[in-house]
Amino acid sequence: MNPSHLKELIQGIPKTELHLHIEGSLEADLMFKIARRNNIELAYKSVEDLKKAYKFNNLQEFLDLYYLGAQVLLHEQDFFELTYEYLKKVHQQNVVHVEVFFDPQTHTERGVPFSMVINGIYRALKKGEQEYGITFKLIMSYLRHLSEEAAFKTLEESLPFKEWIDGVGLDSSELGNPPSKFINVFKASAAQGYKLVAHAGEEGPKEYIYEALDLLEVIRIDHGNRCVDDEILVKRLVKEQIPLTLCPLSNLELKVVQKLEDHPIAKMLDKGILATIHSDDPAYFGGYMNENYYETAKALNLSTTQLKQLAINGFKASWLDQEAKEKHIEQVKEYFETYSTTQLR
Ligand code: HPA
Ligand SMILES: [Zn+2]
Repeated sequence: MNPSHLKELIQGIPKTELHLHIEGSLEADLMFKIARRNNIELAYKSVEDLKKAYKFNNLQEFLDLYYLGAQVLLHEQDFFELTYEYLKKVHQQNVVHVEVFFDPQTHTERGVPFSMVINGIYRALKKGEQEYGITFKLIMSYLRHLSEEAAFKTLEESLPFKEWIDGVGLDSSELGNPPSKFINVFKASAAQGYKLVAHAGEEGPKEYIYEALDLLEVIRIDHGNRCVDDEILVKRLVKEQIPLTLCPLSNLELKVVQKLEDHPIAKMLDKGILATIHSDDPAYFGGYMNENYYETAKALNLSTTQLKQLAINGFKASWLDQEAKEKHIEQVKEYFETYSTTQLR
């Protein structure tokens, strides 16, 4: 398929984003705008200067810049704008449902109250739902480079906002911070009714995926690339239909894969894994949902059947209720049917 046809096809697919760190959607120009408003001096002179630093050899190099960027966020309005700008963008890409991560500790550690962070994010999500019809879930992520005790404190702080939070996740520096470090706080989070997910097998080994499943009892794995090292694990993921939320451009930028042609997602689909495509930190990795679909489709020469499967998997893997899932999946199928008949004309 030629590039403009492929782009048009991808644009029209109703999509869901399940792996998105809201702090990672902070575009450089918005970072500068908020920094100016908050009288914060950035270490970079201009947007261009900052963007030149967006070259990473690994996860940690990215995280250092990501945490630095997040320091401009001080007020409810900042979190509102960050989230609303993201929704505006993905609405243009025909994303109809989002499940958004936020990292409370990135802000509470700097003295920004939990309430301020979540009020801004939630208000924007509600506005996006009203204006664009984008439905949403909110996932609070614990920072794994910090202690389990610190995660417990965050869990406590979240409780007044329990109604707004659908799940908890685990992100930040993976190597040396295995899921086993957070067994107790994940148990306590589940007891509060939160759904559980964790980043595992991005840079860390396949053993971290086992730990996330067996010790934390997560229902979805974020990334999970390393499962391909273990046939038994692959079989289990297929049998239990545990979703993997993959982020190809993130993997490329953080050198999890050396080139997109090496990305395992096509093989995962072949094996029957419930693999999905997302953007992770789009402001830093050079692409939102459409760009992730497009670059992956191009590099791996994905068929329309595979693209359809990826879009369906996104809704299957989501936390929408059964009726909403079925409605969206039906729309994906109809879209591809219409597309193939127009192609035949
Ligand atoms: O890709 C990621 N991996 C781990 N932690 C993160 N926090 C934001 N993005 C990421
Ligand atoms: Zn992530």
